[in-house]
Amino acid sequence: MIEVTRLTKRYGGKPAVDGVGFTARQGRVTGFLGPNGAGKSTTLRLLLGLDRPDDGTALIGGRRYRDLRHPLRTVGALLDGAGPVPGRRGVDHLAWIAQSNRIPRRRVHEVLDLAGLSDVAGRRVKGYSLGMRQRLGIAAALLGDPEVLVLDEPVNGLDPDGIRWVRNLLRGYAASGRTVLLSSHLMAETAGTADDVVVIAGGRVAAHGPLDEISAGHGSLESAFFALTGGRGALGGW
Ligand SMILES: Nc1ncnc2c1ncn2[C@@H]1O[C@H](COP(=O)(O)OP(=O)(O)OP(=O)(O)O)[C@@H](O)[C@H]1O
Repeated sequence: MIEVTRLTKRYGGKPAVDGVGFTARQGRVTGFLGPNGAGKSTTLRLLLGLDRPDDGTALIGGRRYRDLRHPLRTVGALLDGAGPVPGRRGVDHLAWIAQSNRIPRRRVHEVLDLAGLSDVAGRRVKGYSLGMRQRLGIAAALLGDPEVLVLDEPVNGLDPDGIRWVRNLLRGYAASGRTVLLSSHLMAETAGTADDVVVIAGGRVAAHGPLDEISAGHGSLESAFFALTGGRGALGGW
């Protein structure tokens, strides 16, 4: 479970997230939505210990990321911009992460297989397509067979087959009682994958609840999103 409480982070005195609170529950996929600059990546970075909050807490299984004993075994993450070394082979990228987290080598081959990358595992990452890189990032997130998955725009660059793979993977993950937090700009895709939705705008939570409750009265998640965010982006950017 993920519990975010009154989370606040300021950059140069300006809040990027301002008292954000929500829960992502076990056995459910939680979609994390918001316009550009709304504070999604900042929230995820704070959750994953890549930045320190000015106020509030972001807990994974009741602990802050930096207090986790085996972080990769507890939470697997795919974040924008955290790419592999281009000259490294796909299999070596995963093997290096596995080794540094005491994850058995056989798990590398399991996740390569899961991600449909077994045939290209020996190729250097610089020769990978965008979709193959994305699959490698998701494979890395799965390495520790974690209780919690946190994915920032996981279907970015994936073809329809890849998108369906991610959807089924996340649904299966949640069905096994684990927790998935999924940030996305794609409303239809989120509506087809998520059980619960958190909408953030201007650094604050605009709505949080089951997908059908959020969409109720709007016809679609997309219409609900526009009604809730009203074109708001970064704080002050109405
Ligand atoms: N390191 C930083 N230094 C200064 N400002 C930052 C920093 N990181 C984020 N911000 C600002 O905080 C606000 C929220 O940004 P954030 O990247 O969290 O939004 P986002 O919802 O992930 O947007 P997008 O959908 O475009 O990825 C923006 O105004 C952004 O400019």
